[in-house]
This record gives sequence, C-alpha cells and structure tokens, in this order.
Amino acid sequence: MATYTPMIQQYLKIKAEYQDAFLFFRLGDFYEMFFEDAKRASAELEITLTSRDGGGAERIPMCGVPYHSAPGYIESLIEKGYKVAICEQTEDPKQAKGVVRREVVQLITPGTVMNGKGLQERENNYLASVTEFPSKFGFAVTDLSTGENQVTLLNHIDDIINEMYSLGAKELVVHPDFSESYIKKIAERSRVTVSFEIDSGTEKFESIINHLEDARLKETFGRLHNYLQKTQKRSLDHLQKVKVYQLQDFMKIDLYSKRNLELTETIRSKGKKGSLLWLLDETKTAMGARMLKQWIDRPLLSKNEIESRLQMVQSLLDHYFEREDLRERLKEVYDLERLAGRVAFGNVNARDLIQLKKSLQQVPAIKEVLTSVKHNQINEMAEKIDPCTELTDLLDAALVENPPLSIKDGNIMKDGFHEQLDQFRDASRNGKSWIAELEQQERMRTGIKSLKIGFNRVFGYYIEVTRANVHLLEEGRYTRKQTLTNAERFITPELKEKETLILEAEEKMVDIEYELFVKLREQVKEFIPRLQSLSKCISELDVLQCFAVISEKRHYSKPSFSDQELFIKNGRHPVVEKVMNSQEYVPNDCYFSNERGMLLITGPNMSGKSTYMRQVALTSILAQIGCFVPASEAVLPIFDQIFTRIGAADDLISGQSTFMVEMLEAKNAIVNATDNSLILFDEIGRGTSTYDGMALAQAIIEHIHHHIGAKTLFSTHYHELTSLADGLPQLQNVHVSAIEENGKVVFLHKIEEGPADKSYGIHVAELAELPAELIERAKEILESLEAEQTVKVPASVIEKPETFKSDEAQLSFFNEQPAKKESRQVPKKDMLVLEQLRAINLLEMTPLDAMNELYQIQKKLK
Ligand SMILES: Nc1ncnc2c1ncn2[C@@H]1O[C@H](COP(=O)(O)OP(=O)(O)OP(=O)(O)O)[C@@H](O)[C@H]1O
Repeated sequence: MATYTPMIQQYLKIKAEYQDAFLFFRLGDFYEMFFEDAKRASAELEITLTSRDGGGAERIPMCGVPYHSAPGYIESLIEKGYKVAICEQTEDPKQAKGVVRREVVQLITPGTVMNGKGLQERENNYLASVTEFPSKFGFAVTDLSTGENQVTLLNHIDDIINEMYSLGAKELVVHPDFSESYIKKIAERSRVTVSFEIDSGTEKFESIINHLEDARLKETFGRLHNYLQKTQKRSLDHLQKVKVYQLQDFMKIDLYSKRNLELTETIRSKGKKGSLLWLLDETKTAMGARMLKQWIDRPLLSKNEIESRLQMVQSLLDHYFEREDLRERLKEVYDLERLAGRVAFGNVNARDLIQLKKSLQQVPAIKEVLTSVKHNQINEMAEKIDPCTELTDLLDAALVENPPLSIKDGNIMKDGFHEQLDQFRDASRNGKSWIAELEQQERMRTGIKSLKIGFNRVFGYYIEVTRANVHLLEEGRYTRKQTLTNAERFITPELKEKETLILEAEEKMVDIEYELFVKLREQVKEFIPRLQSLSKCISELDVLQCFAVISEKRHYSKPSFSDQELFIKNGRHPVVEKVMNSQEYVPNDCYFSNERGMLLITGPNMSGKSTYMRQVALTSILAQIGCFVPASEAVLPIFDQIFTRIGAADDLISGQSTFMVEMLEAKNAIVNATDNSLILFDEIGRGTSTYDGMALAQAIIEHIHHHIGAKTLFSTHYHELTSLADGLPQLQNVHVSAIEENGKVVFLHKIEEGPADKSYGIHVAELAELPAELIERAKEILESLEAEQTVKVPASVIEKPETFKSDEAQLSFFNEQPAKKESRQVPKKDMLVLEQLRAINLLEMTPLDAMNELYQIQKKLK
C-alpha cells in the first residue's frame, strides 16, 4: 500500500469499508472506479476499461463515468441488485493541503433507492430485515420513499419467503451470523440483495417504536433502522410510527397460490398485465395504486371490516356524479406520500412544492363531496381528512406558479412575500429599464440605429456597435471590452455604475431566494406527519372509488357472508372475462354447503376446469378485500386460507421436479388447511405414473374429506375417481360440458352435475393443429388401447347370481374361469370396481348381502 500514490491509498481505505458496493470515487467531473470494481463495472455497464499509474508495480485497472450521466449508470447497477457507494470530494480542491478530502455521502442499494427506474411510481419499494429468536423470527419492513414501517413475528422461514415475495422486497438486512441456509432459501424464491448489520440499538429513534411492547420487535426494527442511518447519512424524520401486524389477521395465501392465481403478476410474463391487480387498477393516484396492491396481498378476515369497505363501495357506486367529481379531483393529486419523504431528505424543488400546493387545493373539495354523500362511514372518512390549509396558503403566498427547476435560476418566490427581496427586485427591474433608456440615449448621441446594449455572464453589460460604425463613437467616452468579427463591444462609466447596482441586486436576490426556499422547505417539513395521514385517507378513498368503478363497469355484485354455505350465481373469472369478449364468457354457478363440501370436476381438456376453480378463489379474494364480485349473486364463507395446486410449476432452481413441487404444494395444503379453508387441486397426481397418481389423488380426496373438511375443488382426468362420490357423502361430481359436432369437439364451458364421459384429448391436439397423420395415428393407438384395456368378467358376475347354496358354491362361483362360461369385455378403466370385487370377502357375508354387493358392482359395470 505504501507504494501507491496518496490518492489511491485514500481510495483503498474508503473501499475497505464498502467491500460489497461499487465505489463511485469522485475525481473532478468524473466518478472513477479502480481495481476489481473497474473490471466488473466495465463489463456490467459496457464502458471502456482503461488503466492508470497508481504508484504500484503495475498499472491499476480503471473505468469511469461523467458525473452528470452517473444517475443512469447507478440505476442500472441497482436494477441488477448491486449497491453503489457515492464518494464525493468534501473540501474545495483549492483549499486542500495534499489529497482532497473525500467521504462516502450515500450508499444506494436496491432497498433504499429514492429515484429512477429502481423506484416504480405505483409500487412500494421495501427494505426488509429478519432476526432469528428462539422459535420465532422478527420481520420488519420499511419503504424509505414513503416512510412506512411494519414489523411482526413469524413462525416459519416459509412465512418470511411469502412475505418477501408479496411485498416485493428487494433487499434483506440480517445479522452477520444469520443462517446461511435461510438466506439461500429466501434468495431462491425472490431476487434479493443481502446486507449485514450488527447494531440493533434503538436509542436514536425511540419516538417511532416506543409503543412496541415486545423487545423482539424492537430489536428487529432496530437493525433495519441502524442500517438505514448508516447508509443514508441524512435525516430520516419522515419515518412513521412502526405498525405491528399479524399474519393471522389476514387471509393466508402462500407464495405458490399467489402465483397460481396470478394476483399481482402473471405466471408466464411475471408482469402485472393479465393479473388481478391489472384488472382492478382504476386508481387515479400512485398512492392509491400502491394501497390497492397491499389490499390484494392481504385480504381481510374480519367480517366487520370487510362489510365496512363493501358498504363504502356501494355508496360510491350509488353516487355517480359525486364519484366522477372525486375521480377528476384525485387525478390532480400528486404523490403526497413520496413527496413527504423527499421533503424529509431535503431534495424537493420548487416545482414539487407547486405540485404539492395544487394537490392540496383539491382536498377541501374532496372533503366537501364526501360530506355530501349520505353515508356514515364516508362522512367519517371526510372528517378524518385534514386539508392542511395553512400549508396551501403558505405555498401559495411564497411560490410563483411556474418556478424554474433550479433555485439558482431565481424568480421562485412571489412578489410581496419578502420585503427585502422585493427591494432588490425593484432595483434590478429599475436598472433594466434604465438600461433600455440608456440604449435609446446612446443611439441618439451616436446616431447609430443598430447600437444595442447587451449582457453576458463573462463580460457583463456592454454597448455593441458594428465595425463600420465604430468611427461614429465619441473618443475617450467608450472603453473597448471585446472584439467580435463584425462588431466591437464597449463600456462607459455610466453603464459600469448601473451594472454594479443591477448585478449586486441580482446576486442578493439569488441569495435571499435560496435562504427563503430552504426555510420554506423546513416549514413544509413540519407538515410531514399531517401529509402522511392525509395521503392514507386519499389512498383509501382512491382504492374504494376504484372498486366502485370496476363493479359498475363489469357488472359485479355485492357479496354477503355465511358460515354455512358458498353460493355463487353466474360467476365469472374476472380476468378471463375481461380479456375475452365478456359476451362470450359462459357464467357458472358454484354451490357448497356443510353437507356438500367437495367438488370433483371432470371434463375435457380445455373445457374450463382450471378457469372455473380459479374463479371461485378469485371471487372469495375480491370479496375479502372489500370489492364486489364477478357474479350476479354471491354468498360466501370468510376463508382463512386459500391453497392451490394448479399447473406445472417446475422449481429447477431449488432442484425440485414438477412432481415434487406438486407433492410439496399438496402437503402444504393438507398440513395447514382448516375447515374454513378453500383448496383448489387441479389434476393432482398427473405428474407421475397413472396408477401412482390415481392412488395418491384418491387418498388425498379421502384425507380432505375425512380429516380436514375444507371446501375443495378437485379437477381430474382420472374418470375412475368419479365413483368415489358413492362412498364419500361430501363429494359431488360435476363436469364441464362439451359436445361433438361433425367429429369436432365444441366446448360449452358450462358446469353440470355428474361426471364427464370423455376426455377429448385428441380433439384438443387436433385443435392445436398437430400434423393430421399424427392425429390419425393417435386415434388408431387409442382404439387399440381401448380394445386391449378390457378384461373378461364372468357372466355370473354380470348377471345377478341366484343365491349361494353353500360356501363351496360361492367359492366355485368366484373362482370360475371366464373362458368356461359366457363372459363380457369390461373396460379396464372399471378396474377399480373389479378390485373392489376382489376385495370383498364373500365368505364372511350372508348370501343376501353378498348378492346385494355384487348387484351394486354389476350396476357400476353397466
Ligand atoms: N366459462 C368460460 N367461458 C368461456 N370461455 C372459457 C370459460 N372457461 C374457460 N374458457 C376458455 O377455455 C380455455 C381453457 O380453460 P382451462 O384452462 O380452464 O381448461 P381446463 O379444462 O383446465 O384444461 P386442461 O384440462 O387442458 O388443463 C381458457 O383459456 C378460456 O379461454
């Protein structure tokens, strides 16, 4: 190290403290990176890698970006999950003795980014933290951009994985000793940057956590907060009182089910388009959009809270004109929540404050409209709205309507706001009109019509005359200042005197405006808590109006709740219905009761089994977030959990096969579901061999039936399973209908009672336009398989036996060789029935019972 130049030594010293970040080291107008950072950054950012002499034996790898274009490069690194430490020169190079002092002024990380692509306008940006305690995990999250903080205790690492996924947290802060295997598990499910923090002391921010009674919550949040303090190195005054939440207060939907149901992103594109969030998002503000996502992630369990939201939606639905008025006004409301964060950080500009003023100007009218709606809860909401009128008045008095972007450009403050500023402004304005007069006088004096007085930053004021007219100037009066190609510029003592006055006034104006603006920002800071509670009211209102709009536009109806049954009349899948022409969507009913808790759904491929199952789950979720539902009528239980096993979800990252994932998801449901839960199992068992799959499917159905009692929709292509309904009273067969017309299958998408008769797999392959000869071959194979798949059953089994005269007679009946007597071909798919036949120990039955048993079997075989 000793051989390196002092600047490189300084670099290495600072870099040692920021090992896991790219160090953007300010050198004049550039941020430079050296050594390994330079090699990696040049590859990640596609910038040229060079080298420089640093005093050591070898040249040092180096790359850099101009400081004015640095934000774009920083954004790309953050987007890729990296961290960037910004190291600035913190003393004037001219004053420096030796190497200029440099310090890291901010560490930008995926969870703390405050602008650019890393911070989506309509999404929260959460930074999370986990601390392990005996048998519990403390889990805390902060959205630095809005100041929102939450903390809870979780039981299992899977809960953390779920929360990280739902919240979309991009960064996780843990103690350096936190289990590596847990970190690995969390990182497998969602892309996350891991950061370490030892300190969990809470002395510095008692005010936002002193209401937390559990020391574990304090410690967990403490670690997060200390990390923020160290990385941000600026005021965190906007952080709100930490909210404690409990998972058990919300409907639990595990990570797989959230994905399967496409609540906030689709399975294929992982984007919002096509998800439930996309369908619902009629919010007018960014704050509302963020709250909508939070609501979708956490459907409620409290009937009162759900009813309260639904009633407000109903009321907004009934008041069309008021609602439209509200929507118009909400459109004008800026992101108050994030603005409050930027105010705390001291980086709002005058234009932001004008936006704030314009937003606040909408609030009294919003309040008034809400008061005029005849509905208690809406009126209560109106009462809670604090329009912060003093702030609106202050901003209105202080700022001009269209201020420039930078304070240094001046003319931000309104005339009349500050006496001294007005005086200097007068001096500057008078000076300018005097200059215009002087220009006239000089033209008269010299007779040069084209003479003009101008100004530039380097030479100040000047009198400009063309070369050809210079001889007309009175000698001794004009001092030459600058020579141009065709003109000369001069100054006179009078002009100099006015210039001094004007420039002095302008300089003072800029200084005063700057001071006034900083003071104004400080005054706005005082309003942060009020702005934050206002933004909560506005966001909530925005989501409720969005539900009302959707319900009206899509003809949804208000659900009611019952612990006895589920009844959905004319239910639709909200997203499929939107995507396809809603006229074409075939609505379906669904009915569950305490006596009929499970549906076994059969039907051809592509007939709509999965869609039907999903629509039941989505309807329940919509109801429990307080939105109307896509049905003409809906009576629903309040589900505590929803479990799904839909589609083939390989999990190659964690080395699990499709079938293993299928079984893990099934296990998750079986272990955790209660009789208040909803289970959707789509073709369980299809990931393995037919008999294994079928056996598992049957065992799962029986287990849910006997031991859980959760409302269950189970779709299958194993037609053999439909006979289970005979022995399981809760289980009902339904099928999605299809008909064959001219050899082609027509899907009716209608749910009907009873099992389906055919699978139409080959017809679907035909629809998918597989080569014709391949389809023909498949049909041939199917026919021969069907022929092979029959067994001969003795006629005596088929025909009702007379009676058994003796045990020997019964034995001989049962041992009879099919070939010896008349027999019948029975499809192998009825093998289950035959297996039942074999299982019956006729010897232990009375002849009459045995006869009945056989008669039942005979009926099934027919
Ligand atoms: N009720 C409906 N009305 C109109 N179209 C529907 C309806 N339900 C489903 N569909 C259409 O049918 C397509 C197939 O539906 P879905 O995936 O639910 O079938 P499936 O029976 O589960 O098929 P598979 O057994 O092959 O998985 C959907 O993409 C949709 O376009």
